[in-house]
Amino acid sequence: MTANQPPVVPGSGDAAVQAALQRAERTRHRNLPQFDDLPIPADTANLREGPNLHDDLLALLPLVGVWRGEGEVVYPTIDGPFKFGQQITFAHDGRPFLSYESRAWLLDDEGAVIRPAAREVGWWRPGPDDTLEVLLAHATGITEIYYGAPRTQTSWEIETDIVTRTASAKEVNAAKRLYGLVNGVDLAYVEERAMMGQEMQPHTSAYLRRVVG
Ligand code: HEM
Repeated sequence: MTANQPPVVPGSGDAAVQAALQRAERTRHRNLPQFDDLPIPADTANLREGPNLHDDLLALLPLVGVWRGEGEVVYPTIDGPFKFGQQITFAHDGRPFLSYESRAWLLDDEGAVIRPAAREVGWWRPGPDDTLEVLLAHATGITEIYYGAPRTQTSWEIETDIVTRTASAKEVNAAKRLYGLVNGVDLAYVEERAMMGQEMQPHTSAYLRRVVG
């Protein structure tokens, strides 16, 4: 710490912000793996590199990056709660949408990896009047179209309009997600789902820290 930084009180919001600033020193030069021979702009998850962020994405700007952390999964039809690890990537190629990818893995009580879990990919598309369109495709045979909006400058809420599923997929009917920055720097979300004949209720939540950007 340099002389002109304020003292950090352990366990306080200040401490969290200071810790995040120190992490930022490690993440600010990192980006997604890049091909050096792609004839079009590559995806960047680091706002300091690659094409400029499209003006239409300003409301989503804080999300751009790669985030990694831990969460908890629950549902009345399954055992648990279980802990999981997760990495989420929000990237852009200069056009007015974000590419999105999430990978998750189940963890035991000691934090050791049990096995890979949910994967989803998609697109976050800002619409007119602060609306948000989100398309997700899940490896389990489910696709979803969400609509939503920013709730504040650092939180975003989306809810499914349509869920479709392949013949072999489990019954999933609807979902809602709330993403938000915590202490202005970390990314947390909660997700509720209506599936397997159940009412809308929590399935996953996680707290993620920036690892790129
Ligand atoms: C971080 C993301 C997620 C994690 C870690 C996760 C984890 C789990 C776990 C551990 C189970 C119990 C069965 C098993 O061991 O596989 C489960 C069940 C299930 N999850 Fe998730 N899940 C995630 C996201 C999702 C999403 C995005 C959907 C829907 C698109 C979904 C739909 C389901 C369904 C339908 C079941 C089956 C429930 C049942 O058989 O009664 N999950 N999930």
